[in-house]
Amino acid sequence: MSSLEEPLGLGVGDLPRLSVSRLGGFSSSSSSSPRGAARYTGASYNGGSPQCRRAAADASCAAAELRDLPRKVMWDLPRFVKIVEVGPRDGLQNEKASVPASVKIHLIHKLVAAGLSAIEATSFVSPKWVPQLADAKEVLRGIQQAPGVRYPVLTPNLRGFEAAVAAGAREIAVFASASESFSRSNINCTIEESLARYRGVTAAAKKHGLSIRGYVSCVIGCPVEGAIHPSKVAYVAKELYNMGCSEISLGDTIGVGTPGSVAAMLEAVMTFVPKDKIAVHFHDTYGQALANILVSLQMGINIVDSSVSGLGGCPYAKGATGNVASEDVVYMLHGLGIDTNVDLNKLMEAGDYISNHLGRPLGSKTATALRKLTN
Ligand SMILES: CC(C)(COP(=O)([O-])OP(=O)([O-])OC[C@H]1O[C@@H](n2cnc3c(N)ncnc32)[C@H](O)[C@@H]1OP(=O)([O-])[O-])[C@@H](O)C(=O)NCCC(=O)NCCSC(=O)C[C@@](C)(O)CC(=O)[O-]
Repeated sequence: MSSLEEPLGLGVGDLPRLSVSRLGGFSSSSSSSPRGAARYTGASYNGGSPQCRRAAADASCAAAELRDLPRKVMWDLPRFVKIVEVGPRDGLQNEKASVPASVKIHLIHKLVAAGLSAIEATSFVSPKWVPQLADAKEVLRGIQQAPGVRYPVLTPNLRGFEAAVAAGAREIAVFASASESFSRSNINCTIEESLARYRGVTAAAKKHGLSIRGYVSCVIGCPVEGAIHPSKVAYVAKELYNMGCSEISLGDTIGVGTPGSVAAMLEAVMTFVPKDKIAVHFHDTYGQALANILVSLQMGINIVDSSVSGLGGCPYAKGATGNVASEDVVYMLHGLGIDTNVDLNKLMEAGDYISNHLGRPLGSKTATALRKLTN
């Protein structure tokens, strides 16, 4: 029995599902329901399938209906969401103190043990630009790569690509920006120059049979230029997709997006990139990340980037806070009845490990709340 089971008499895996039973109560009193409830009972939730209505007394059928309820309320949520854990790279690239390679490797192993199947391990960038990841080769070589797990690494140019391949990379990521100013401050070139450079990198990756992830940063706003028009994001996403990136991650680098601006941006990108190839990557600067993820799921996205214990921030995006915490994302997804294959308890252990090492409080609200129940 997990120690988390004691306070509420529930297993940690059951805790998010509390929200489902609350929704069940909500659905049983439709006359007093708020307007949203009338909408789902009338339009999309029709009181259950004929089989289930006939077997109203059948408790297991009722339980299945309840499990499916969040998906019906929220319109077509996916059944499974793949989480791309970016803590070891995006999370640690901005740390003031350098984190030893052995700690990074141990963190990655813990994240794999928690069930994550895609973990961004490090970056083969210039150590002058990001000294915190100067140990990229040591980290990638030190990981015991588990079967079925992806370990993408960032490569800004052919030099980084060659170093990554030599260290055993099987997946690389190229990173462009939708903002001209951010492109210059992050990778010291224009957007077009970066795309030309990445055409060379992606061609080389294809020759080696490597998978390629593409990032677009500043998809909502830029620290210098302010709001970024969705058409600019769509253009860069289209170029990356056309050069062979199998997944395009859309980064709200400074965390200014809201569900409204995110929906407009996604709609523009979806004109050129199939929705099952799009990942969303939110920083939580304004506390909007979970709401932004939810609207993305409603629009058909099923890949979400997040960072254990909310580590993160970009050294070239002043004021940007950490990525949305993986624990909070998993808690929300499980509460919606969406599978992730991630064990929340083990994920929190990885969060404890890195937070203890950094000497800072947990950056996940879920982990903070659940730890309070047991400590
Ligand atoms: C792109 C460059 C290299 C251009 O840097 P540069 O200064 O324009 O180019 P350079 O060719 O003159 O190189 C500068 C120095 O770095 C060396 N160098 C050059 N390339 C490499 C390499 N691959 N590996 C190791 N060393 C390298 C090169 O040899 C030289 O060393 P020197 O001759 O002066 O001794 C540089 O600007 C850079 O490394 N930038 C990376 C910045 C970065 O990693 N930022 C954070 C990641 S992006 C992000 O956080 C957003 C994202 C993806 O998370 C999404 C989101 O949150 O929204």
